[in-house]
Amino acid sequence: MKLSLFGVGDAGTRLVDKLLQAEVETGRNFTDGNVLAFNTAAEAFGETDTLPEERQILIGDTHSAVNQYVEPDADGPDTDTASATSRDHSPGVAGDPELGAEVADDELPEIRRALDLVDDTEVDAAMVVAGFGGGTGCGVGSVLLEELKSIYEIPVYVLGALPAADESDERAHTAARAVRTFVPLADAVLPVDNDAWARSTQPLTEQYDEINEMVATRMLSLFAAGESDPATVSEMRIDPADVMRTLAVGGLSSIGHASIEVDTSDEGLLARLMQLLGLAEETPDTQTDAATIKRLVRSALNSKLTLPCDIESTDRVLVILSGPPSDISRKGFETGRYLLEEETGTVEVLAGDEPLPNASEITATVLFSNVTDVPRIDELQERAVAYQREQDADTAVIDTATSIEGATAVAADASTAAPDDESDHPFEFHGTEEQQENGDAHGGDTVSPDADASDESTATDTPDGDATDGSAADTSADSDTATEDGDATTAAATSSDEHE
Ligand SMILES: Nc1nc2c(ncn2[C@@H]2O[C@H](COP(=O)(O)OP(=O)(O)OP(=O)(O)O)[C@@H](O)[C@H]2O)c(=O)[nH]1
Repeated sequence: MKLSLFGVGDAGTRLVDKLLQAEVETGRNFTDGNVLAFNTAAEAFGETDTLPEERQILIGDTHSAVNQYVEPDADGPDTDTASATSRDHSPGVAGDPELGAEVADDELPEIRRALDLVDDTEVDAAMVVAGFGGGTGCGVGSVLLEELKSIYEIPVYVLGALPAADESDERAHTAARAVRTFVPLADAVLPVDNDAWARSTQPLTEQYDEINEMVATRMLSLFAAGESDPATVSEMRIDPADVMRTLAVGGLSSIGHASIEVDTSDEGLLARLMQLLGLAEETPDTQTDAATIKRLVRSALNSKLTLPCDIESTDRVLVILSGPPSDISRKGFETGRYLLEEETGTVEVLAGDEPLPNASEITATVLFSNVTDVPRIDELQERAVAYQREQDADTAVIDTATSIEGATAVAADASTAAPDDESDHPFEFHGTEEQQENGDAHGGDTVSPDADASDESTATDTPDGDATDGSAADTSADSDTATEDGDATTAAATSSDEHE
């Protein structure tokens, strides 16, 4: 399928650049150059290899609160005025998603002009790519996502990196809020768990390239699959509609991936050629072939997922087998599919192949859509809750010190904060009117109606509005308000309170 890509922030810029590189290296094209990257600091643009310069859009450079960090002069004192601010030497919005959203709001005309460079009539879907813990990724990303959703009829997905466990609580808090904001707005969210992919022996920043490459491989296997040479005949060829149908349930998705070498010896090639030409009957290897494909699909199931999760909690599954057509027998195909039905407990398993006649391996890529049992998201939310409590406590201490009725005033203000339904702040809790009426503010079916505690895993709010359920937006505002009312609209309003 054809996809337009919108990188946001440093992670988004690097990931989009890596995806473009992977297109060049593999000859598999799925963007047709429909890419853009937005950033509040120019640094990451300088690291790109493939992303064209005219597609790199710097925003916020005239905003007084945004640091455009200039490398200090080696011989003299640092005279960069921005670096004298309390916001450190960090460039751009320096981890502040409020500022990121503000900058994007202010620069919407510039963003819209840039969007004109992308031909949305030529693509099946759009994808925002960002680091969830980034001030730019989360803040600018949410405004951009909202904009794309309002102008496009095609699905808009989000792909993004979750911060690792050893990153700051602030990053975790921002990431939890990003999940909370992106899930109801996007048609599907595909997080990549940096923590699961990073080795503890090396700093995360030194592993970005490797992780991004892993992401690019999976993204291409999934989204570029239908774009291979149409001259190669395959009755099971993957259809873009299958990918979109799988993702249409919304929520969080995860990808598994595994490959095996195929027999490229002269004998093996000859046997395959004979089969292709119809000069050979089903070979005695056909059964082995089915068993091999089954093993391959099992390896993909057991592989490290982009977002580790319980695969039994998925709603829909898609498997794509890429490789030489003669090596992917129908029987093998069906065996793999049956295995997936068994292992995930869902009958919604779609399957297709990507014929690659010259490939030396067969690859199985499995997409698990709307997974709800995701320990990493639970963890992020717990950290976000703890961090928010700390922040709130600090604020209360300051207020008590500066005002006689300080603490009481804080509590009273917070508990009576009026929901602001009119605000269109991007951190608001959005959802379709229908979802709001149903008390389901999430895209797709990610909210369990029984509001069981285990539902926290999807970063979704529970309809009973329990403020202790760990959802990021609940932590960002007064819990009294959320508990009293508890519907999705109130959650939105309480979330936006924090940003005012
Ligand atoms: N996988 C991967 N993750 C990244 C990469 N760069 C950053 N991250 C992750 O994304 C998070 C956000 O970092 P940035 O992308 O630098 O932040 P930003 O969106 O540019 O926003 P600022 O906070 O303003 O710098 C980090 O905490 C990391 O977890 C990358 O190249 N690859």
